[in-house]
Amino acid sequence: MDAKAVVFDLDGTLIDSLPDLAAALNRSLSRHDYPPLSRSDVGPMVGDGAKVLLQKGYAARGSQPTAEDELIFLADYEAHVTDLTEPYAGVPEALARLTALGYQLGLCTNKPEVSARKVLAALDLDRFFPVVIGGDATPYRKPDPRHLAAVLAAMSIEKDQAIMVGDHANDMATAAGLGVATIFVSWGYGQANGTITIQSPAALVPAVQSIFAKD
Ligand SMILES: O=C(O)COP(=O)(O)O
Ligand SMILES: [Mg+2]
Repeated sequence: MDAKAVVFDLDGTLIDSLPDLAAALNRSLSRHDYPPLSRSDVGPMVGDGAKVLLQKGYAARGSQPTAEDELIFLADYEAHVTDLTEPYAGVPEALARLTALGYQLGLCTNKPEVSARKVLAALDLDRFFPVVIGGDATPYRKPDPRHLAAVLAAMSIEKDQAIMVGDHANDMATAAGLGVATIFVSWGYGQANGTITIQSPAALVPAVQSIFAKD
């Protein structure tokens, strides 16, 4: 068979990183004596990368971060990226199954790439992903289709042989811009519709197989 690829989003799709993102954001806000935000406040702010998260968090407190806040936040989050973060139950098994079936896996995340690689390694997920492109690694990030195009180019995969899996409208938009099929996962932080929507990681492998069966 032609090489086929499944490209994943990270935050809210493979890993539940919201506890560490919210904790780092609250540590930053506390430097200015702003009250903390709850995880349910922070969830909808995740999806456009760490800098936008910081801006949205400060905006919720009627403020905006300085350049120094940004530097401290990025370094602090990177240092604590796996304190509370875990893969969603069933995700490692689904990735192992997709790999065993011969699919190539890639990662297209708006998370800063150093933090993304660090969390993947700490959670033993890096073995599945030879290609990882973070939101600060190219001039483009999701929803710009060129972010996903860069991942597919690095994998030598044609766009009609790929599926994008994500939890956010940005993931669906980056794929739609290239005409790539999508799987929307409902357990993350965003709301959108994909070619297929799934409710649990156990549904991932059958969803991938059903999309590729239509070729
Ligand atoms: O960190 C973010 O804001 C989003 O990261 P994601 O693209 O992996 O969901
Ligand atoms: Mg996400």
